[in-house]
Amino acid sequence: MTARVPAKVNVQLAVGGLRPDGFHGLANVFLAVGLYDEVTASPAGAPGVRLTVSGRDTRHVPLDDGNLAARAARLLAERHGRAPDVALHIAKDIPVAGGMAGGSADAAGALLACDALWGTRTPQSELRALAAELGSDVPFSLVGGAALGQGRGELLTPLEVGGTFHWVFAIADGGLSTPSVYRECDRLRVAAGTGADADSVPEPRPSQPLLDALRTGDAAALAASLTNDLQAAAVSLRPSLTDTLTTGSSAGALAALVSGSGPTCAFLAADAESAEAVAAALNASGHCRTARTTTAPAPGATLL
Ligand SMILES: C[C@](O)(CO)[C@H](O)COP(=O)(O)OP(=O)(O)OC[C@H]1O[C@@H](n2ccc(N)nc2=O)[C@H](O)[C@@H]1O
Ligand SMILES: Nc1ncnc2c1ncn2[C@@H]1O[C@H](COP(=O)(O)OP(=O)(O)OP(=O)(O)O)[C@@H](O)[C@H]1O
Repeated sequence: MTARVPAKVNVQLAVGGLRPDGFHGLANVFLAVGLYDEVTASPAGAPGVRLTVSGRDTRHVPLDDGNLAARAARLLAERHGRAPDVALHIAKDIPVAGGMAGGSADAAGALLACDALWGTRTPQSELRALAAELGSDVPFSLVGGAALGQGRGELLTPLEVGGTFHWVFAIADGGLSTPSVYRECDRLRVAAGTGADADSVPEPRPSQPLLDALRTGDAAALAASLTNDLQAAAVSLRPSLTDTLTTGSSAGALAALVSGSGPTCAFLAADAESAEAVAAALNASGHCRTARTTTAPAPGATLL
C-alpha cells in the first residue's frame, strides 16, 4: 500500500504567545504544494516496524523509532490493540528539516498506508486525532488543499481555493530545527521589549484579504498578503536567507517569504513562465542548493 503526501507552505503564519504547554497559539494558513513523499507499507513477516528510505537528503532522516512514520505506525497499531508488523519505505522528495512538513507528510502517509494494509478501517475523525498526537502539522498533511490551522495548528478549517498558484522553492543546504526557530522568535520578542507569553502577544487572527485572495485565485492579492511571523527568527539564525529572498524577488517573483520555520524560501510567481525564470536565477546564484517549481493547491494524503 503506497500513500502519496504533499509538502506545505504557510501563506500566513501568525504566531501568538507561548502557552504553558510549550506550544504557541497560531493562525496558520496552510497550502499544500506539489512536492511529494511516498510511503509504502508492506507485510513485514515479523513483529516490529522496519524502515527504509530512498531519495534526496536521506542522510538526515532517522531510521530508528524516532522517525515520525514509524511512530505513526506504532500509534495506529496500539489504538487497534495489534502488534505493529510492517515494512515501511519512504521515497523522499520533500526537503528534510526544511519548513515544508516532510516528517509530518511521512507520518500522515504511514497512517493511511498501514490502515489500508492492516484493514483497520480507522474512521477519518480518528485518523485526524492520531495525526494531531504525532505533530501539529500532521493533520494538514492528511487533508491537503488549503486550511486554517488554529490552536497549535492542529484544529483545521478547510479553505476554498479558486485557482492554481505557481511557486518556486529554494532549498537550502542543511535544515533548521523547528523548536529552535520558535525559541528564537520568543527571544526576539523579549529583546524587543514586548514579551513572549500569551498575555503580551496579541491573539493571532487569520487575514481576511489573504483568505479572499485564496478564494478568488488572485496571485497578486495573495502576494500582497503573505506573512510569516517566524521569518525574522529564521533569518536571525540563518542570515544568508536574506540573499536568497532578494535573489528571487529581483528575478520577478511577486513575493518572497520563508516557508514555515525555514530554511526553505518560497516565491510566488505570476505564472509558470515567470516561475521558471525565478528558479533559473536562484539556481545560477549559488544562494541555495537547488530551486524547484511547482503548483498549489495539491491534494492531501492519497492511496495510490
Ligand atoms: C512551523 C510549522 O511547520 C508551521 O506549520 C509548525 O508550527 C510546526 O509544526 P510541527 O513541526 O508539526 O511541530 P510539533 O512537532 O507539533 O512541535 C515541535 C516543537 O515546535 C514548537 N511549536 C510547534 C507548534 C506550535 N504551534 N508552537 C510551537 O512552539 C514547540 O517547541 C514544539 O515542541
Ligand atoms: N520521516 C521523517 N522525515 C524527515 N525527518 C524526520 C522524519 N521523522 C523524524 N524526522 C526528524 O524530524 C526533523 C524535522 O524534519 P522535517 O523534515 O519534518 O522538518 P520540517 O519540514 O522543518 O517540519 P515542519 O515544517 O513540520 O516544522 C528532522 O531533522 C529529523 O530529525
